[in-house]
Amino acid sequence: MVKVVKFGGSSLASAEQFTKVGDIIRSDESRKYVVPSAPGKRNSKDTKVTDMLYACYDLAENDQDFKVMLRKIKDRYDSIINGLHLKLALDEEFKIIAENFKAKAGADYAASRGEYLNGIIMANYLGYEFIDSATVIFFDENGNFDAEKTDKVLSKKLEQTEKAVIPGFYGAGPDGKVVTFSRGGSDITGSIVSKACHASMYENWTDVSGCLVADPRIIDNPQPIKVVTYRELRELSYMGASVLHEDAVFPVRKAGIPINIRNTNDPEAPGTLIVESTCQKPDYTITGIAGKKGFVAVNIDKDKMNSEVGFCRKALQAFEENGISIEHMPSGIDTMTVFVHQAEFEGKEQQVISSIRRLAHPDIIDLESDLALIAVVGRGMKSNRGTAGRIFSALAHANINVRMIDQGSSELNIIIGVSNDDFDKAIKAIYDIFVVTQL
Ligand SMILES: Nc1ncnc2c1ncn2[C@@H]1O[C@H](COP(=O)(O)OP(=O)(O)O)[C@@H](O)[C@H]1O
Ligand SMILES: N[C@@H](CC(=O)OP(=O)(O)O)C(=O)O
Repeated sequence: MVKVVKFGGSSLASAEQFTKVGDIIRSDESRKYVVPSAPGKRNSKDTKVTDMLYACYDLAENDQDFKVMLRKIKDRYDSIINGLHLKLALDEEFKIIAENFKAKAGADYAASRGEYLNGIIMANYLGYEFIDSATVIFFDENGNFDAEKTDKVLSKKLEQTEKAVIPGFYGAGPDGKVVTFSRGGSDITGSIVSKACHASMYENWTDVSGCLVADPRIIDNPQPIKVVTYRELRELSYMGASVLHEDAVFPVRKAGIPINIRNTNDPEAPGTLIVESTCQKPDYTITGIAGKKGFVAVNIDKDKMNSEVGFCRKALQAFEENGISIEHMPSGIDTMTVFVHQAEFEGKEQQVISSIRRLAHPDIIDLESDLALIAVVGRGMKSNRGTAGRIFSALAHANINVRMIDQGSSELNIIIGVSNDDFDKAIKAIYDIFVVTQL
């Protein structure tokens, strides 16, 4: 049996945290492949090493002195090495990094050094082999992850390596240059490694006891979700439950490998198990709540819209032509609404409106900004009558004006639009009714 264990930045922020991680790995022989992130925050005011590296490289790129900043980064690693009493020096590595910064090796290269160096420390601490991810994880010429090539090379390498540390977050392009995933991407590396070695489990260790019913920054001490399906989690992580990168599900899902989210600071807690399907009923009618702020609703009205063949296509073409991605699209009889990201839309709103007018000839176009979308997700919702009713009465009691409702045809989720200002209050009201009072 082989388990892949990924540890997030908060689990590796200091020597003390490394010690907890070492204990976890050594307590189970099957934890053979370890994917570390870069050191994260030691406290709420601290800075992640990845952010320090981006800032440091920014100085280098603008021909400013970056040595002081790089020294600070080295200090963070040295304090881990010294705290663990390792016989390891990173002076040579930092010399190479400084030279590459001077040669403007790129922001991806710079950011990747966070996990690269942490991987070297971790391998030394555990006595595992170190595998540089640039030699086993590949991106194509467009910067997209190359699953086929990676799986071939990585599987072969892991077959020959009994125990290894493979740093998260990066790989290499066809020219050998380092490429990173998007932020939080070490979760993806863990998933890729799990697939390549046919792991029996992908353990993702973080600083919370699993995927929680709601964001702990909004709800005090939310309940952990015991079992969640890949589909439910995909909805939750897409809508902002940031415990797992939204792209981390695909590689393991294809291979049928379950994910277990665990807490490094509470290793006995079972955490959350993420599976393809389960007959286990969720503890509550809903599995989870997640949401994001910053949307604009573009309301498009036209009399007899429904009988005009091709109207929606023409209206949507206006967004496509302007490179705007669409988030949701609830519709009525003579009206359709398109939800888009405010930050993406703001600079282009007048172009989009004139494109809609030119292509679809609507009667009225009207914009509503500063909206938030909240997803209430749960496989148990379709077998429970009155779920939507309970959500809306909870929101009405909390004096929240619901601006949009969109229930997916799978009945796996209900999306609700509220104003940005009501976002936290709405999540609290929904959490209360389903989890706290269970009315
Ligand atoms: N529904 C949720 N369940 C658990 N954590 C969540 C949820 N929504 C947001 N989070 C946040 O995700 C954080 C864990 O993700 P992340 O910071 O990427 O961890 P790591 O550094 O371990 O990869 C938690 O500390 C928590 O603040
Ligand atoms: N260190 C990278 C990648 C990552 O996955 O980190 P974490 O596991 O701490 O979210 C980042 O900060 O984006």
